[in-house]
Amino acid sequence: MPAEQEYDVVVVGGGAVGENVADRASRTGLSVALVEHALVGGECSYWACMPSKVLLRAGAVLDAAAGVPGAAAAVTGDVDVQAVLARRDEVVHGWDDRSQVEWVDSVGIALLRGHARLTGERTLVVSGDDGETTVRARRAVVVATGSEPVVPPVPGLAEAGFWTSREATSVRQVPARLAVLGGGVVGVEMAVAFTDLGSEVTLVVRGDRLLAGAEPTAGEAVATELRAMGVRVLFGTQATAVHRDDDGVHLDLGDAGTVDVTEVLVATGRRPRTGSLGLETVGLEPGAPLRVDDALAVTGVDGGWLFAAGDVTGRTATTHQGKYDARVVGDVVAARFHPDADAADGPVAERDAAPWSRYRATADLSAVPQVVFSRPEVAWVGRTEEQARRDGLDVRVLDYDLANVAGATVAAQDYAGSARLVVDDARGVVVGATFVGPDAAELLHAATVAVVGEVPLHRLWHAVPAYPTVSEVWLRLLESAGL
Ligand SMILES: Cc1cc2nc3c(=O)[nH]c(=O)nc-3n(C[C@H](O)[C@H](O)[C@H](O)COP(=O)(O)OP(=O)(O)OC[C@H]3O[C@@H](n4cnc5c(N)ncnc54)[C@H](O)[C@@H]3O)c2cc1C
Ligand SMILES: NC(=O)c1ccc[n+]([C@@H]2O[C@H](COP(=O)([O-])OP(=O)(O)OC[C@H]3O[C@@H](n4cnc5c(N)ncnc54)[C@H](O)[C@@H]3O)[C@@H](O)[C@H]2O)c1
Repeated sequence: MPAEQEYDVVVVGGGAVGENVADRASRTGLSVALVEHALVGGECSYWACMPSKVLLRAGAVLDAAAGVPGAAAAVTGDVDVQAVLARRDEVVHGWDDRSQVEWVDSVGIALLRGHARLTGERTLVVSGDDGETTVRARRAVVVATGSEPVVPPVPGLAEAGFWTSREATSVRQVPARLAVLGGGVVGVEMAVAFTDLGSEVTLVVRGDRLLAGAEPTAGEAVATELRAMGVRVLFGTQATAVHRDDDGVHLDLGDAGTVDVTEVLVATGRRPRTGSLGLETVGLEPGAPLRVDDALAVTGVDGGWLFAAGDVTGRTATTHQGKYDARVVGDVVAARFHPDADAADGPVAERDAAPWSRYRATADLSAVPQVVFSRPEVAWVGRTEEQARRDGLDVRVLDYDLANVAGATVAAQDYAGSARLVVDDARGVVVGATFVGPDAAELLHAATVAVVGEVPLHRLWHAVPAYPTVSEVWLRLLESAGL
């Protein structure tokens, strides 16, 4: 690499979010560099979404078949572990990013391999195998460096050695016994996956429920199913000490006694990856999230040149929502800084300001969808009842047992699941929805459309769900609202 380079826009971090920012910004002809110090594609492609979902898929399919008379008898064995791991290897391309790099090259984005750190306004140093390069951004820098696991300071844990989600999703040797610390999304998904793969799993949960961001009933349904699968779920419990010897890892759980396992997975949350980014050179705090406004501009920095998107902001924590923010920031950067932008489309500043314009990530505020690929699957969007009330909304909750719709009868013999709508009574619109049950994820997008569109219930009444599908629950929910 030449010792100095200059681009219109420099994107730091080539995960799903950084790739989308770079793509969007470069489409209008701005020159864009993407800096990545590991694999282009980031966490989601190689150690998070994709491998974790592959590890979960075989067990989910077997479970679905087991619920259908006529198919159940054909399920004569357990998950084929080696075949699952081989499929995982295929999906992560053997942790080789060649195909993603080919795409970056094909759309004309310059890929700079190395670790980027800011050294001042619009200036970075990229340290790679070839040495250090100074990279200047004529217009904007967008940070999309993702997040890293938080490891609790449990005495002995560091010395004993532990897994994070990276070791779990890249597993080669399935442990006979696995302890999972944390009852959030990673903890729950990995408890299911490793049980399917043959581990004896103990889930250690500090609080009194699973999936604390979801409706409480969703966490309860998952806890019940996990226990039915054989997972030991311990609430109100924390590891107080850990040590490893020749027999494995031993966790002291205080009043809950001890647990002896082969490996321990730490799934106690993530924090924005901003520790070694040179943030202090632009007046920001290293290690803290990069706080942004709705146009994804970093607050606390003058000059309007620094943007951020994805996990690094603490504003989004999923790939889909991070990519949404990436599309917004890519469009904002292209609109603000493209030489022809003002002439072609009128004053950019005016276009920017409206909520729900393509230059504002308004959905982050009240319409974020989340799916947990556990058993049962849990999917929600917008506010839970508790969040809505905390926000001062006068809400009504509509609940329906999914087992009572005709589609559920067809789907499985003992179909179990639930649906909840949180309705803002003052406006007559849905502000939140939660579905729990087989393939709940596929019910979610209709709810997301209703929440984003603020579609009044009396109008939703005219959106007729097909018979016999599980989505007929929409009809039942609206009937229970008095329509
Ligand atoms: C186990 C697990 C499962 C998940 N499953 C799902 C799921 O099913 N669906 C979903 O939507 N979300 C899921 N998520 C969340 C999802 O993985 C993240 O939200 C997403 O990866 C965030 O993307 P990002 O681009 O912001 O960050 P990352 O994917 O972390 O990308 C950041 C990139 O920046 C690079 N980088 C960092 N610092 C520098 C630097 N200074 N210089 C150069 N490069 C740098 C990193 O190497 C990395 O490639 C899961 C997370 C985990 C942990
Ligand atoms: N399907 C998906 O979309 C998906 C899947 C996996 C992860 N993710 C994302 O990745 C992020 C990280 O997931 P996660 O499960 O690690 O975080 P999380 O925030 O969902 O859950 C962490 C859990 O650990 C607990 N905890 C925190 N500190 C603890 C301690 N010291 N001791 C014991 N328990 C402690 C918390 O109370 C919480 O229940 C999430 O934001 C999630 O949205 C998404």
